[in-house]
Amino acid sequence: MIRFDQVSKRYPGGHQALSAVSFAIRRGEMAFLTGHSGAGKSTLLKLIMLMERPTAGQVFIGEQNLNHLPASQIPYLRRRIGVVFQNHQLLFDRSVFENVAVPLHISGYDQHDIGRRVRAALDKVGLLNKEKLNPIALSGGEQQRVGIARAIVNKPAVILADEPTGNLDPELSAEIMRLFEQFNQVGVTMLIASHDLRLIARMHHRVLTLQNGRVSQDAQV
Ligand SMILES: Nc1ncnc2c1ncn2[C@@H]1O[C@H](COP(=O)(O)OP(=O)(O)OP(=O)(O)O)[C@@H](O)[C@H]1O
Repeated sequence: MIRFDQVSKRYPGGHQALSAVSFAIRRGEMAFLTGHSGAGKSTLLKLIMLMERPTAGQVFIGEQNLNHLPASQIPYLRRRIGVVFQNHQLLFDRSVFENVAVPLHISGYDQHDIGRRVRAALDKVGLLNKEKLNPIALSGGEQQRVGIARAIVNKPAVILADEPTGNLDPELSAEIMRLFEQFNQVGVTMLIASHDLRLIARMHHRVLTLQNGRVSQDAQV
């Protein structure tokens, strides 16, 4: 589903963030990406989202070689990929409902479909009764679940998460991971960047470790 073939990324200014990275994640697999700060985790996720381009090598999503994807197709690719960030990037001048609806407005859904899909997503993360609130009125864990509802509202085939539990205590972090496992159990391919090694070890999934921009370990824990 996601395949890196000898991928390198050098940022303008000369920093080599990734060097000849190769791996493949099967459709429906759940994997973690870990490594020290600056190891290249965010860069790797940005290459999948086409927020960055590799300087060498090739990234595939399904059969699609992203090097050959025309710019006009990028919005369609992004619709197939849900992204969860550590700081969840919510809009604090809108309700929970409106925050989750943002990707659907962009995709051009009508009002009826938007209502149905937003409520289905909020139901999955256990926030159906909070749709009218402003996210500022929610706890950190609830805010993160709003971000997750927004990431799944388009029913993506792939979810990428970049330090999704970075600001949360261990109990809430475990809760978020259980949610990710539920999505994975219905077939969503999951790639989660985290440096919380204790949490990762408890999950018993595949772990890809980056060290200075290279895959130093690829193991099932
Ligand atoms: N836009 C950029 N321009 C120049 N250098 C960058 C850019 N983004 C990242 N880097 C550098 O590339 C390297 C990898 O960064 P990246 O953010 O991918 O690491 P990371 O593993 O996600 O780190 P962290 O856990 O601290 O977020 C770092 O040395 C970083 O300073």
